[in-house]
Amino acid sequence: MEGVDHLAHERNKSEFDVDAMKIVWAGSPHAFDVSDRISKLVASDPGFRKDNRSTLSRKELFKNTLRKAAYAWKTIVDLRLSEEEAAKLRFYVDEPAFTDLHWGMFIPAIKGQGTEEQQQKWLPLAYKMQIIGCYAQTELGHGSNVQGLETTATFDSQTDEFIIHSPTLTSSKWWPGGLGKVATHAIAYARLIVGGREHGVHGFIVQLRSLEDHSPLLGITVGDIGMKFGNGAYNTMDNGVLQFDHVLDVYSIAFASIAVMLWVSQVTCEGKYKQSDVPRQLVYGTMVYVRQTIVADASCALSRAVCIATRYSAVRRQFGSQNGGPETQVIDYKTQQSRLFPLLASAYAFRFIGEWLKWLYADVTQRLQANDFSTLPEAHACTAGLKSLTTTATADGIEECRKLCGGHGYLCSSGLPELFAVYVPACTYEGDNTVLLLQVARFLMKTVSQLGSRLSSKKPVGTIAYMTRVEHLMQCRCGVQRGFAELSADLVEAAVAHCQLIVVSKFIEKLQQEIPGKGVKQQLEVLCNIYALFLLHKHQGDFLSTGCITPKHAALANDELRSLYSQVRPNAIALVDAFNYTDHYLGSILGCYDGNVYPKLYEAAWKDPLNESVVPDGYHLYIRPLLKQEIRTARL
Ligand SMILES: CCCCCCCC/C=C\C/C=C/C(=O)SCCNC(=O)CCNC(=O)[C@H](O)C(C)(C)COP(=O)(O)OP(=O)(O)OC[C@H]1O[C@@H](n2cnc3c(N)ncnc32)[C@H](O)[C@@H]1OP(=O)(O)O
Ligand SMILES: Cc1cc2nc3c(=O)[nH]c(=O)nc-3n(C[C@H](O)[C@H](O)[C@H](O)COP(=O)(O)OP(=O)(O)OC[C@H]3O[C@@H](n4cnc5c(N)ncnc54)[C@H](O)[C@@H]3O)c2cc1C
Repeated sequence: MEGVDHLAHERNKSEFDVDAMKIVWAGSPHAFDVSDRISKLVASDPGFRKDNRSTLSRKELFKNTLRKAAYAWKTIVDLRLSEEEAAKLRFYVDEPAFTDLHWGMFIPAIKGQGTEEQQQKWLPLAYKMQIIGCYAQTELGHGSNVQGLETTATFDSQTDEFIIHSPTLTSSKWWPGGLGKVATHAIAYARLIVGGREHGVHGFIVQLRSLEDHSPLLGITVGDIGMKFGNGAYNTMDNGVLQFDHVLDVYSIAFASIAVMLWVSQVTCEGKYKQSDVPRQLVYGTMVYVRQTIVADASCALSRAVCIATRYSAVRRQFGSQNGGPETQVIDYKTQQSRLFPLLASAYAFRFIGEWLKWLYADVTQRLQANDFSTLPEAHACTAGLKSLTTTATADGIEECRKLCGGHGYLCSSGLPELFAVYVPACTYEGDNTVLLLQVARFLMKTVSQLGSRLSSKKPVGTIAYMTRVEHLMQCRCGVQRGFAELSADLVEAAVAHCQLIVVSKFIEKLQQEIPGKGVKQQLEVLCNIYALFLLHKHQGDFLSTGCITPKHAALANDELRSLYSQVRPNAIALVDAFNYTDHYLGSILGCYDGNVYPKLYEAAWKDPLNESVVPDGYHLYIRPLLKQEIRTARL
């Protein structure tokens, strides 16, 4: 029945202040207020409906995305939303679109790497969306290997021009979001050539399309790369292909001292290349920025899937009826708990590691401005490793949540297939997860060689086992006289262990803070212990081989996990309510707040276009002749 809360009995079991936990999840009372207000604004506006995406063709889907993006921008302008509120609105509109790259990469790249004069010229235009930008780094032939990019930017001091060119098919830019049909400008990464000498990969602001009629400029060939994984999903995004045919990059010439897209290097009007004494890797700064945002995004995506699977697990009953009584809620099965509750704990763990990484990034950015590069290696290793760890765990976790919902999890109306299809490229974009773990492994090798065996003593006591595991895994590999390449698969495992150590230790540090609200800290302690003990159980071979735990410890840890699952059980619904997601944002009948699943599933089925007629289109052409033929055969 509509209006009845079918999960009220679950909510009444809660042993903590859910409203206080909502503040913890949001990060602060202010953040909660903005999220709550904007999510409800989006949910209540039919202009942002998204329940029809799976029935649209690619062109209809894309045009609808353009409509929504324009509608979102009009809403932002009409309501005079702040930058924070506008970002939240785009988040709750929940549709991959060119605006992600405009706001999420193009603007940050100019802010992070542009010179003062470039920022003064481009940021006002970008903030008003009078230009639309994309981040064009990856090429058909190279994505992971940035130093292998082939696009060239040749400075001709005779004519005072930069010529951007795609010398080969494989140098075609390929994948950049927003590039295919919308972006008017790109930050294009190219090999800088001055006076016949090459100076590595740098970023250039290049105009792609006319601001009058949107036609591609002379020398620019641009289009979409085609359908991607899933039906709706990321096909709302125009990931593009771009070729330069000796394009004059007029904008680099607009400035007295011709500045490539970086404050770390300059080409003067006399055609002299000036590399300042900063690490060349600062050219990768935008990727580092986005990787840290992706960690926070992982907690959002995983918490959405866990919210759906937890609410449905409380609604779904299967087997176990005693004397005609109700069947057992599947959330009460120990196997369901052992699959679901570690994911619930991971969602909270990733939330807090995302908060810490945001602090780390802000700190390293501040240091860079003072030419202090001391923490840059650790910031790179942390953003790379945690992006890899959290996106892999989240992609796997969303799929596990689909399976936790049985057959109905496979329906589009569950929200889980779309969530999975949109999320999984996060394991690839902003750096293939294995390639990024290799960077962490390289950092660990260097650290071990500099510090000896102890990687760091700066960890809370509760993580001694985790720290010993990393050191052991590194010693087993570093001690062996074989090259990095030969040991890379093993070193990647050590890199994962190192990142798990960071997540556990930051969760423990979070619990050492003042956390208001009845029972809130206690619930977080349970989730922290579940996260730590679940990983210890999953990787117990590593922990046993270090000798820092015995088989008896491993058995005790498993017993403790079961006890912890029992402690979470009465609070599970309240813990996912604390995410404060609207039904609109969740986009899931299985995860609807009131738990009134079956009537909604049944109603939704009849809305499918296939049910517009009781006799399907094609019956008379194909089925009837078949049936008639069978009947004739049957008479023989
Ligand atoms: C509104 C919010 C929305 C936000 C947007 C959401 C996401 C939108 C969805 C999709 C967008 C997707 C965009 C993209 O995918 S952009 C393209 C991403 N591409 C990559 O990530 C490429 C990955 N490859 C690399 O980063 C590099 O090629 C590399 C690091 C793998 C290798 O680089 P290379 O120059 O060859 O360096 P070395 O390995 O030789 O290392 C040299 C040295 O430099 C250090 N180092 C490497 N990278 C960095 C860095 N980023 N920062 C600092 N230091 C770095 C490395 O550690 C070595 O140090 P050393 O050992 O001391 O010498
Ligand atoms: C949805 C989506 C959106 C994207 N958006 C953008 C964008 O806006 N702008 C942009 O510039 N790019 C974008 N990209 C491209 C993305 O950044 C690259 O695909 C990503 O960096 C991976 O690079 P690759 O495709 O070359 O993978 P590859 O490196 O070719 O990976 C293939 C395999 O090789 C392995 N491998 C590669 N190198 C090594 C090594 N040294 N050691 C061991 N194994 C290795 C990888 O682990 C992987 O298993 C996007 C991609 C996707 C899927």
